[in-house]
Amino acid sequence: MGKITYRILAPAVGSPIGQEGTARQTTSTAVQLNGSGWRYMSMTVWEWFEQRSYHHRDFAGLGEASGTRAERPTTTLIFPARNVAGTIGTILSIVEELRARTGLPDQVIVIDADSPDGTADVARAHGAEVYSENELMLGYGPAQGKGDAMWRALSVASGDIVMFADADTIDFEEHFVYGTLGPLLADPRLQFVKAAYRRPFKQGEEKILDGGGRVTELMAKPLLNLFYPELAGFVQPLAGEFAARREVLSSVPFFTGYGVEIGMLIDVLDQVGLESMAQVDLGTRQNRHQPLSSLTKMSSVVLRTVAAREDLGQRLDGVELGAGLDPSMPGLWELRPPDTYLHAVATDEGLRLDEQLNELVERPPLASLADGNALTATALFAPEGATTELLRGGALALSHACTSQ
Ligand SMILES: O=c1ccn([C@@H]2O[C@H](COP(=O)(O)OP(=O)(O)O[C@H]3O[C@H](CO)[C@@H](O)[C@H](O)[C@H]3O)[C@@H](O)[C@H]2O)c(=O)[nH]1
Ligand SMILES: O=C(O)[C@H](O)COP(=O)(O)O
Repeated sequence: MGKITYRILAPAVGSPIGQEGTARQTTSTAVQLNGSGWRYMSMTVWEWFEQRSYHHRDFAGLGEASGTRAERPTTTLIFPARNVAGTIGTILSIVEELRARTGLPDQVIVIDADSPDGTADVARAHGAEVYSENELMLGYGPAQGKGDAMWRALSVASGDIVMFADADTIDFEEHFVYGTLGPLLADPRLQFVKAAYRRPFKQGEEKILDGGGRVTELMAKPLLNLFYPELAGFVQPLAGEFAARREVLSSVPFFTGYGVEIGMLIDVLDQVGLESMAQVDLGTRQNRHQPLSSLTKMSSVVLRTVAAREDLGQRLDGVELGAGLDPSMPGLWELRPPDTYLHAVATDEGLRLDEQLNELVERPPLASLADGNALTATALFAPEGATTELLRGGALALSHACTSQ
């Protein structure tokens, strides 16, 4: 196991855009690859993490009733919903309270997967605009999962800014809404905002504080570290809670199922650049857990979504070989220095980005060490008390050492 180093940044306090970053000094300028080649990014992941991480408290003013509302872009909140009759009512009541008090969001849509548990009726009873996912964009046939439902719902969204949120959240609060919309309402230069939060794992009465987000931790984050290190600062890259300007959402493809979030993150990065993206700390979120047998499929979809991006091979080359085109240009490997793993986490003290040394060491086949080098190899397996002399010398010593285990 490699030595682990932690770099702890200040809790997210919502530094305004443009403020001079106090992140660590970097010697390189990060570069980003897109369809047309290399281009420079104006900030590193560390700088991004520090300058584009907000806290929902920064936007608490949006949740306060105000007689004279400032002129602002209109907003739509969309809930993809499949069998969420148990949670959608409470969530919509909370949203309605916020809306009655502040006018935010202007439009609330529930896009229902023809759920047999009566989700649509509950949503209608709570005043939402409800559509069946199968009645929109009819020319595309029956809807094919969450991403497809979101794409179809976008076609009836009227807001200048569109937010999506999962409808199975057990501890939904109104700051989920104004917190996620806040950065986009506050700064016209931002184009895309993703939620960040701690994720408890709850089974019956038992709760493991940061045990949730299994696909996120075991698939999405390692995958992004390798192929899209620019995105390694996102604490919850798969979060269903995110918002963007409608033009941005209309200019990227949507994967139909559970690939939608990671696909969008990559495509939005390509479209608007990291500097126009942000994340916001919403505290904690408890979702309804799926069994491992479903999550292994979700993981496979996440993997295939990333693999579907055209420049993946180039990116791997970029990671391994540095910039291919111009030797004087820094490569992607400088964004993700070899042998490090960038791990973004949410804590009670704020969001944190850790850099961990994660060496990949490969030993040669023992059989290839059958002569002079055998001393080193066999010493690893030396029986207690064995002398170096006993083990010295080629294949005989090697076989002795192996069987002595
Ligand atoms: O075919 C579907 C499946 C889900 N949902 C709804 O989508 C939301 C999230 O789905 P869920 O199955 O609870 O996802 P998670 O297991 O929590 O998966 C996480 O990771 C996924 C992959 O990135 C994201 O799509 C999710 O938003 C994110 O919460 C919920 O409101 C569901 O009701 C649909 O509308 N249609
Ligand atoms: O985002 C994820 O990783 C999946 O939704 C799984 O979450 P869970 O481990 O909390 O069920």
